[in-house]
Amino acid sequence: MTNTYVAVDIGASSGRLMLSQLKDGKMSLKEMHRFTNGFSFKQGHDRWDIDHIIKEILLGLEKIKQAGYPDISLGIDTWAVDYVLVGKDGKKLEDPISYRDARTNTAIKDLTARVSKEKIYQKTGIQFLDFNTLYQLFKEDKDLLAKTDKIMMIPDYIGYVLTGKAVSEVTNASTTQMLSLREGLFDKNLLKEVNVKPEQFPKLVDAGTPLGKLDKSKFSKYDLPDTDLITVASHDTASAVVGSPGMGHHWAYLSSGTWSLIGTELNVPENGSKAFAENYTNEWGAYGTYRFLKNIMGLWMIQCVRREFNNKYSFSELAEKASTVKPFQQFIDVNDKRFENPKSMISEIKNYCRETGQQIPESPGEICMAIYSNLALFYAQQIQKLNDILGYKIDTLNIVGGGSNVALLNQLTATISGIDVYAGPDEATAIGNLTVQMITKGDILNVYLARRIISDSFDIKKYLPQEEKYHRIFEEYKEFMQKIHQKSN
Ligand SMILES: Nc1ncnc2c1ncn2[C@@H]1O[C@H](COP(=O)(O)OP(=O)(O)O)[C@@H](O)[C@H]1O
Ligand SMILES: C[C@H](O)[C@H](O)[C@@H](O)C(=O)COP(=O)(O)O
Ligand SMILES: [Mg+2]
Repeated sequence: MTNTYVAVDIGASSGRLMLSQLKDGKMSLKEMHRFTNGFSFKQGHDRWDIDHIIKEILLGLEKIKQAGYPDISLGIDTWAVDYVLVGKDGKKLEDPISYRDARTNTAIKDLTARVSKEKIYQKTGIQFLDFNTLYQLFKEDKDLLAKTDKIMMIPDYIGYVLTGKAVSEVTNASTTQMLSLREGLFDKNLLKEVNVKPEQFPKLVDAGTPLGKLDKSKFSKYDLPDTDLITVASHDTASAVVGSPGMGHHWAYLSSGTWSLIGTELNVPENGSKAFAENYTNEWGAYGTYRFLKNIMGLWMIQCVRREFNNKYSFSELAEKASTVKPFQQFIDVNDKRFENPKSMISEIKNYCRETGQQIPESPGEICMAIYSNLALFYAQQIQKLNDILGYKIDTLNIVGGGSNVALLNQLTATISGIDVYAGPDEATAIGNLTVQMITKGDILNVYLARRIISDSFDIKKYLPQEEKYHRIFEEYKEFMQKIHQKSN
């Protein structure tokens, strides 16, 4: 009997349940349910509606049962760093706060006044993002923390609600910036800095660990399949990396969704001085690997612009409009903090161009081309930084996630970076989630064979570098950014 696998992949903008079966060396993929995700301002903070997310998952599972799949394997992956505080009665104390909430705006400065950045990076190898769990807990309500029995990362919490079993899966636990590279445990001194006791985190488990059965008696109003949960690479980006086809010799990935995560897969962490200076991270990957990567603002910027046009245009219409505009008309540091959660992304982009004496984009096409152009420039610069830090040349970039659907961005990236770009699968995160389940159940031997199956099973397009003339523009961009950063330091 063919095993049926379901991935629950919840990104910052959307959640989806994807069903797969393995037949004749090919992975099928069927979207069974999709829902929008997002945060809203409640009780003084930007918060996720975790009960809505769980309800949508149950609705999706009911659709799967009614579609004739009575018995499935299930894995859950979501965005990183955020957590749910669970009380002694086993129930959440409040809705989880989003990483884009303002509470951590000064947290790195405040905490690193007590523990140096160098020490934290030497211990953890994790990039400094002000919303890492370490800083969220540092700013957490002390009374709430005192009432907390367990601190569960988002996917672990969802698995706990469905099965009653609580774990801390390591790929997502590493994004807390509290896991020590040496011992592979939550670092006691960093926990102390944020008033957390070691036992407040559930036990650490590797990706691929069976979790338990969905307790259907808790959800009797739903007609659910018999469901065996497996703890997959529960940080969605870790699943995206597993689901990357890995085209090329020294290949890099770009998980392109709400965020763009660019990097490569290492077997040993790289937390030396160059990596520290460039704020690269060593998030843990599946199967003992490390995700040596950097967070880039990503298509969040496009999502904000689309919302500000009252969702009048689809994402593909916005990309279409952008393609009618000349590229590289402005140089914008897409990773400037001002773009992290602005009231108006369009105003912030225009103000940036005004303040730096550049042509101001006006139309939807001009604004989106300014974003796409500068994402491509930022990606290309990061490829060069990866080459410098790692000491070898990245020869291929695998773009996966929703952003791999943007042919314009794929081509701009290939042209500016000067390396081959393979684009797809767009649902690599779900595919990586499914892959870990299939390896755990013995349907696939290992991730290397899985990547061969993935490249055989899904549409992957190739983009070649073109138009040498843009190389001068890339040099001008790097000079421009150097001047801007010198001015701000
Ligand atoms: N057909 C398309 N044309 C243009 N952009 C697209 C298309 N499909 C997806 N995208 C882009 O991909 C993004 C969503 O990527 P996805 O990986 O689903 O995000 P997440 O997992 O963060 O929710 C959208 O915000 C949009 O910018
Ligand atoms: C805050 C984290 O860096 C963020 O969650 C990122 O790692 C991530 O998970 C991106 O996933 P999306 O699918 O939301 O882009
Ligand atoms: Mg995603």
